[in-house]
Parts: sequence; structure tokens; C-alpha cells
Amino acid sequence: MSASALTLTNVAAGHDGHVSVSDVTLSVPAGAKVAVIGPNGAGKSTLLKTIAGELPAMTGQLRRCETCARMGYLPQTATVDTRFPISVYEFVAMGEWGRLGLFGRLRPAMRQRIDQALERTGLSAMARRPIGVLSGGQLQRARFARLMLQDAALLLLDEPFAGVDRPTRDALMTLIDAWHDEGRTCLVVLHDVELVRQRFEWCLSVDDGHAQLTPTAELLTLRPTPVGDAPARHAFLRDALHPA
Ligand SMILES: Nc1ncnc2c1ncn2[C@@H]1O[C@H](COP(=O)(O)OP(=O)(O)OP(=O)(O)O)[C@@H](O)[C@H]1O
Repeated sequence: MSASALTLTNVAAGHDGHVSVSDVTLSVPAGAKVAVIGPNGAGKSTLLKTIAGELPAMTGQLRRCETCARMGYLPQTATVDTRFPISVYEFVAMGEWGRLGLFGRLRPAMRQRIDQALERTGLSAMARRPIGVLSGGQLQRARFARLMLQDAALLLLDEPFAGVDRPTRDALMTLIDAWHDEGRTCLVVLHDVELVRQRFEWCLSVDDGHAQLTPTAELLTLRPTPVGDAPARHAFLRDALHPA
């Protein structure tokens, strides 16, 4: 894993002139599975949105590898208007738009991919139902199914497990693992430190205005140190990984 999917050089990210994270310099190896962690309000979503190109970097340079132009971004809150009268099938099928063109028709291979995505997310039986009747967890499965069809090389997922139950979380985590096994680069914002320990090889920690990429195994060797001794940027991780 030597090539970089993503390189940030002195990047500052924030809103309306307010900087949330600054001087971010890091390189994400292609195919890495990265947990983006940190306390509430630290700037995880802001940084992810900046990487996704939804928010311009305030300063610095952000470079994505060529294949990472195929990028899938799942924002934290589902912005889908569930009153919009489309079926679950049609919602998921939107993931094929990139191949379809404006007035294209779904071809058999596309229908097969849509059926597979519905099956892998456990939504086949709900395919003909209106999107508006789905529960929060089912809607998240549908968003994953749609994402699956985009065939993205770089996946940016902002708190995909928020508000979902354990079986759904496990099912979605299995999909992320599969994307990783396929060589895709995955950045996932999450708060479950135990899950990070078990399933993520890298941590992008965002805390105290800083962000850094560290192998999870290395973080686990961090030991609690007297207050004032540890660098500020490790404080959250130290506390999270070594609870009192
Ligand atoms: N659209 C916005 N306009 C202005 N400020 C914003 C906007 N979105 C977020 N912020 C501010 O940016 C800072 C970082 O917020 P962000 O949502 O990136 O944090 P986070 O680490 O993702 O938090 P959480 O874990 O609670 O989701 C916060 O102070 C927040 O108030």
C-alpha cells in the first residue's frame, strides 16, 4: 500500500471564516480503511466535507488520486425528502445515474446490479414500497445500496451508524469491510471506539484544532500520562482508548 489516495498539505477547514481544523498535512494510503474520530464539534464533518469537495479548503492543498475522482460521499443527515413519491428501487437506482446519462434507460446489467445491491442491504422485499415509509435504519441501508452502485474508489461516510440498531450496524460494517477488501479507500466518521479498535487499521483523529493520521495499533500503545504531559492532540484518544 504505497500510493496515496488522498494528500492534504497545510489544509485548514471551517465555515464562514471560522477555522475548525488547521495545518492538516497527511497522506491516506490507497485502499486504507480509516476511522475519523474525535469529540463532538471537533471538526470531523467539516474535514470530511472539505475532502469531499463540498466545502472549499480555507488554505492549503488537497489532492485526490486519479481514480478517487470516483468518490462517494454520504453526509451525516439524510437529505432525501422522504415525501418524494419514488420507490425504494428507484431511490437505489439513482446510484446508476453516472452510467445512465440524462435520458438513458436501465439496461439489464444495471437492473442486475440494483437487485444485488438491494439484496446485499436486505431490502429486496421492500423494493416496491415508497421510500418515505422506510425507518431510519432501513433508509440508511438504502443509502448504502445506492452508494454501492456508484462504484466509488474513495468512500467518505459521515457517522453512518448514527441511530441504527446493532444488526443494521453490523450489516453496514460488513459492506464497508467488503469495499475495503475490494481495494477501495474508506474514511468513516464514528464514535464507537471499540469498533475502531476491532475493525479499522487507521485513525484520523480530529481534536483541538488538529488532525493526524495514525495506525490504530500504534494509538493503542499510547499510555495515559499526567495531565499537561501529553500533547493536546492526543488527549481525546488517550482518554477514549484508556478510559479511567
Ligand atoms: N454549516 C455550518 N455553518 C457554520 N458553522 C458550522 C457549520 N457546520 C458546522 N459548523 C461548526 O463547525 C464546528 C465543527 O463542526 P463539525 O460538525 O465539523 O464537528 P464534528 O466533529 O463532526 O462534530 P459531531 O461529532 O458532533 O458531529 C462546530 O463548531 C460547528 O458549530
